[in-house]
Amino acid sequence: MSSAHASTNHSSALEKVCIIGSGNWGSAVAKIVGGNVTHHEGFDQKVNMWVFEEQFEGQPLTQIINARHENVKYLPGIRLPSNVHAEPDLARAARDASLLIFVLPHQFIAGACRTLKEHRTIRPGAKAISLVKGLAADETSSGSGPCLVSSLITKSLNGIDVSVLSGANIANEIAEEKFSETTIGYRNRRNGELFYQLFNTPYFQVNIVNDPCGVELCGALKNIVAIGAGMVDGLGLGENTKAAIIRIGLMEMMKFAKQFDSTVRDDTFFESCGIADVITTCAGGRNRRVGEAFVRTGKSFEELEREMLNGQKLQGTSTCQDVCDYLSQRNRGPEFPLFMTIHDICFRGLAPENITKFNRRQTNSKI
Ligand SMILES: NC(=O)C1=CN([C@@H]2O[C@H](COP(=O)(O)OP(=O)(O)OC[C@H]3O[C@@H](n4cnc5c(N)ncnc54)[C@H](O)[C@@H]3O)[C@@H](O)[C@H]2O)C=CC1
Ligand SMILES: O=C(CO)COP(=O)(O)O
Repeated sequence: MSSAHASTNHSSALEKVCIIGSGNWGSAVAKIVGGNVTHHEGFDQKVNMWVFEEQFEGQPLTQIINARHENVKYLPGIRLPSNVHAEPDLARAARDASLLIFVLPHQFIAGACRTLKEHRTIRPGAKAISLVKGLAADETSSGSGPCLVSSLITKSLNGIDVSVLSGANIANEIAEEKFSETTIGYRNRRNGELFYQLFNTPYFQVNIVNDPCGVELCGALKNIVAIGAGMVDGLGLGENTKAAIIRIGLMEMMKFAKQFDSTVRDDTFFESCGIADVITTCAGGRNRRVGEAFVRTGKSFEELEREMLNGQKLQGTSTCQDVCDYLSQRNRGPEFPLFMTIHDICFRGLAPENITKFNRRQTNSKI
């Protein structure tokens, strides 16, 4: 038995779900998953949700969630199913879990994996799915640079199989049961189908594809494009310019993804995780909003995140930094002029007006 998966008591044949994260998306997902475990056979009906504990109006957030069945800080106004239990101790939340849903800002994944590994409470043969849109730092290999969050989870938890879920999924809209689609990328088809059962609803339609790296990279990279779209809005350049940024951004996403992992497939970019997510995030996401405010106010991203997001986290700036460092180290920056321009506006003091002043032809090369 792998040490990471040693367990105290795992006699039940029922799949037991643990949601690792409870932010805006984590809470919306808790509503879906909490409902689906009661509609399908084979699942333990209690769903634990790990909450990074904090005080809200003088009370621990977990106590409020468990008493009111609402995440008053990160998803106010939405009732969570009463079978979702908020738990501040990660090792306890994951005790005997066979299905782990990772839905944390990417910077907190490594820490969560360390705790899970150290406490060894998950069930042998457990499976995971990552809903994280970002890249991780590759701490476990000899090389440096970004790696897929799913790879980090697999390496940290002794080879656990990790599927990914990503799509045009603004959390608040899904929590209000407005129709949307999403994409699950699987390595093991049976696991992909199991997660389909856990997530699919009439208002949240899942498509499963055998391109986990493509699905995951789409989710991470579109946040860079969304910051660029926000800059366009901040400059008041209009919809044609924004469409151009979306198109060029999608091309650079595709080129980067295929260079990063040669298994990535073109058709994945036509799934919800691809073009649809770029459109939705460039219209209504947090990265777009903060990108716009960056141009309008001249404040730093850290300041704007604190002022505008009430504890929610921006994923696009650090992903942009990681991706552009990776490209620069390999002398490939010139092939990605939009990504590099967004990077230089964010981190090098380049004037935002430069968002349209780059050599577009370079984007088209070597796709
Ligand atoms: N919000 C959305 O509409 C969507 C978000 N996503 C992705 O889902 C992932 C999670 O995002 P959200 O649920 O929106 O989170 P969020 O940005 O709303 O909230 C931040 C979360 O981080 C937690 N946190 C703060 N410090 C922490 C620490 N030191 N360790 C662990 N946790 C800590 C907070 O308690 C909070 O739950 C991200 O990768 C995001 O890109 C994906 C689809 C939609
Ligand atoms: O991923 C999202 C929608 O699919 C949300 O994007 P933001 O993190 O920019 O809000």
